[in-house]
Amino acid sequence: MLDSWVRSDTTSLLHRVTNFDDKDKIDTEKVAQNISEININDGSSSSDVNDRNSGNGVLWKDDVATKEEKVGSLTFNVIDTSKKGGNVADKPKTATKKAVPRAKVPFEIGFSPMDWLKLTRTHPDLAGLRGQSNKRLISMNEVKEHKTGDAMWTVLKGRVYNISPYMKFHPGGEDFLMKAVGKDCTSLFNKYHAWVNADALLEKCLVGLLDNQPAKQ
Ligand code: HEM
Repeated sequence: MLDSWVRSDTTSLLHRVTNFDDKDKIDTEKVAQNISEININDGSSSSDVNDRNSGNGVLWKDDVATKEEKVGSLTFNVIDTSKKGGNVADKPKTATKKAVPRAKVPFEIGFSPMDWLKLTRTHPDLAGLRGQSNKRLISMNEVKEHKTGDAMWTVLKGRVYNISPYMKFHPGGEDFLMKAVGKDCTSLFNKYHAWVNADALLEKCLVGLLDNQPAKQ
């Protein structure tokens, strides 16, 4: 009894497995047929292969060989980037801006930013105040009178500085800094390096504050 039950159950199980296999087989065929009809489209036009060589839609266009490959029923284009340079990372020719060469000049020995820092800490009177207050209001006319020797003044953001001691330390060179002498250099300063902290760099060169009041008659 038990033996016949086991046999009949095994037969039914086998039957189900066979049926499952058959069904599965049919599905596989269907799927394979469906896949063969799938066209992989990457968004380019129908002249896709030619377009790649003409550069449309790709970042790099020269020296790229495209080959159509088939795997089963799928077709796709293989881009061979190994022709020139070899490294894919070298390939893309994007419209990056060419870096503008910086106009920094080499420092003379003894005129590095470090040397400037030392000088500002040790020199007793870089501004040339000779005991005067550096909170004094200074007119633009007085600034214009200080253009030579060890008293070359400039106005930067409302403050009057003696930039004579800084001349040889200026990373942009003396010629550029000379353009600031005797005038308000704020816009020039911002044009070249708005990020520079002149307040700190020239702290010891402060002569006074620009008097914005119109001159008295
Ligand atoms: C008056 C106070 C000024 C101070 C304290 C000052 C300070 C500096 C500093 C610290 C740098 C180096 C910047 C960096 O490495 O990023 C620099 C570079 C330079 N400065 Fe000045 N500067 C002054 C005025 C000017 C003026 C008025 C001009 C132009 C007329 C100028 C033109 C330049 C140039 C062309 C460079 C090189 C730019 C570069 O690194 O690409 N500077 N300056």
